[in-house]
Amino acid sequence: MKTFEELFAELTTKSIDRPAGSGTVSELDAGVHAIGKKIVEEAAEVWMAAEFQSDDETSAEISQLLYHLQVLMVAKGLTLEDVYKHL
Ligand SMILES: N=c1c2ncn([C@@H]3O[C@H](COP(=O)(O)OP(=O)(O)OP(=O)(O)O)[C@@H](O)[C@H]3O)c2ncn1[C@@H]1O[C@H](COP(=O)(O)O)[C@@H](O)[C@H]1O
Repeated sequence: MKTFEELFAELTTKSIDRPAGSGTVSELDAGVHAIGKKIVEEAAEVWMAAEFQSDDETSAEISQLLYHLQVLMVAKGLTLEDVYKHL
């Protein structure tokens, strides 16, 4: 298990080190347009899971949405502070 902050640190490191086989590196290389499409797709899956699936399945979909949001943040060079200041 990892926290939101720990995942963001991991993805930031991957964007710099670019390890082979990293899905994050592939997604970053695909660009903001492709990442945005993943976010929309995952958001829809969160919505559907919340209405029709279990709490655990909904939680899993939410985790995937958070992951893709973080990839977009890394792609845009945004920090956690950039987002947190708006919360
Ligand atoms: N938390 C996640 C995570 N959540 C979602 N995903 C990606 O999102 C996909 C899920 O999307 P879908 O539900 O649409 O499933 P899918 O359609 O089969 O996936 P695709 O065909 O779109 O790849 C997964 O296949 C992963 O590619 C994630 N990929 C990575 N992480 C974590 O990110 C870190 C870095 O991962 P790597 O860069 O792969 O090393 C690790 O800690 C991972 O656990």
